[in-house]
Amino acid sequence: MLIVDRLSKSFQRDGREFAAVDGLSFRVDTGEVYGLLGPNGAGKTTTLRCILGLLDPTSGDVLVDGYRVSEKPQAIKQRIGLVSASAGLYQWLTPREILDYFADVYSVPPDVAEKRIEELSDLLDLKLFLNQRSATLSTGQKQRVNLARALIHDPPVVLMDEPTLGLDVVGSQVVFDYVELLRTQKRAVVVSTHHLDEAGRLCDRFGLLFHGHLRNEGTLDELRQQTGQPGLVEMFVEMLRDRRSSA
Ligand SMILES: Nc1ncnc2c1ncn2[C@@H]1O[C@H](COP(=O)(O)OP(=O)(O)OP(=O)(O)O)[C@@H](O)[C@H]1O
Repeated sequence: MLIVDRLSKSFQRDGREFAAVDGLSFRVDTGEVYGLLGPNGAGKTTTLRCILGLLDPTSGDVLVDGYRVSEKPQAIKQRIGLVSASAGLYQWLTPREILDYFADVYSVPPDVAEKRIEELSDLLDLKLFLNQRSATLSTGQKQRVNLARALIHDPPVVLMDEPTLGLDVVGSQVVFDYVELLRTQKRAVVVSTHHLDEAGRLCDRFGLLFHGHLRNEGTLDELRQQTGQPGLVEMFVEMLRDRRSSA
């Protein structure tokens, strides 16, 4: 389970401090897929970086399975898998070598790693190119290796940042099936994306992030009741209209 507890992160801008994330709280239970959605600059990436322990929060904390990022950042890293559109592969390594390498980084014992690579290769259809240099793989094949890599240490929490960026319909479907798998495996999943239709399909609950805090949170039905808008697109249009009128 993931808990983001009154998280704030400030940066300096034009000699003044401004809060990119401002008292943000949400929780994602096991087997739940949570959509962290918001317009450009809302604070999504900053939030994900704080969860991963790559940025120190100005205040607040992140808890994964009871471990606090402020106290046990390494324990948190061990318990989170990251799928990012921008994650590259080591071009000169094969998918098997990459998976072996990350298993080692996460201290997965070699025999367990071997078994997991077999399982993940079956699940994500990697077998045909497992021993081929990554430079020769298609975008969809690379993404499948990235999806496998995120699970090599069997993390209870998975963060997905624009997971279908640049993928075709077939590649995107692989990601959708993967999220379904994560749900049945009872992992807590956070999806951050600009593709609202995709988010609507994938996520059980949503947090609409605006100026670093949640403007609305809930299931799609709850959001409809809160905002009076029929869909996520309309909710976003309304948020952006407010941003323009407050600018
Ligand atoms: N290291 C930094 N130094 C200063 N400002 C930063 C830094 N990182 C992010 N920001 C600012 O914080 C705000 C939130 O940025 P963030 O990247 O978290 O938003 P986002 O919701 O991920 O946006 P996008 O959808 O465009 O990726 C923005 O105004 C951004 O310019």
